[in-house]
Amino acid sequence: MAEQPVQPKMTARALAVHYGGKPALKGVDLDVAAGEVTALIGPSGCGKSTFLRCLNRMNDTIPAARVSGSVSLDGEELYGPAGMDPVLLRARVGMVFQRPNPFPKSIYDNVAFGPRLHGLAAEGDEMDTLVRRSLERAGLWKEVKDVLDGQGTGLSGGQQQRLCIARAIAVSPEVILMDEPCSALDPIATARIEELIDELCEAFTIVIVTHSMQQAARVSQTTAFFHLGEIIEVGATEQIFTAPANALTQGYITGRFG
Ligand SMILES: Nc1ncnc2c1ncn2[C@@H]1O[C@H](COP(=O)(O)OP(=O)(O)OP(=O)(O)O)[C@@H](O)[C@H]1O
Repeated sequence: MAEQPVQPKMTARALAVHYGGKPALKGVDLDVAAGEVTALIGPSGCGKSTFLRCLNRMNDTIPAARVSGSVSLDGEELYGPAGMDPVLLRARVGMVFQRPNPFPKSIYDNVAFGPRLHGLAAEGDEMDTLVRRSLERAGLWKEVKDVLDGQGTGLSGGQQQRLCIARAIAVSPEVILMDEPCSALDPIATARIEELIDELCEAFTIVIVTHSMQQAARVSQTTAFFHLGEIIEVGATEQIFTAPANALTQGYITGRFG
């Protein structure tokens, strides 16, 4: 029997974004495969972050942004009259930002924040277990288990980013979006986050924006190359980096521009 095509976790079709009339994305199509890491690469200002933010309606928070076209999660439309509730959507499609941004709360309360908002666990043993499990999965438990009452903002940059990952994981999202998650980190903290991405993609679908082509090559299975608001090429990461089909992709990955 012929193999069934795998249903993509998320799809974007004719996705366009304008900021106050200025186009930032010009009708982009992309399928995000389930259980994989998809990397978005391309020169500064080409629309990578704008695209990423469309996947959990974070552009809704930017008054000048106008989104058209379609994005779906497991076939369910995010935008339009029958679109998804953004708060529920963001529990299913979590986000980790460029600069670690823990809340000015304790480490415990940072991780418990989402589960409390969505009523996912009762206070006490159940919440303790969820907080511990999330910190373990983010590779931070051992470092913080004795200081759970300490401020999240008191951790090192790399630890703060892992705390933000624990916070995202705590609500059991299906997809995690990462917008240059290592750009504020040193090489050791970066390596830890990359290892973590490798582990997390067993359970979550991940989409990562990165300026580092080495990072895209190390962590992703699929890479999409953006240029001036369009996707020029998308394919298996190995193919994109060894045998790109498009001359613009070739120019970018060989450092001729960008
Ligand atoms: N909040 C905003 N208001 C107005 N214009 C914006 C806003 N965010 C992005 N833009 C514009 O949209 C275009 C795409 O920006 P975006 O940040 O998505 O690109 P990027 O590829 O992620 O860039 P970088 O790699 O530098 O982060 C740029 O021209 C940018 O100036």
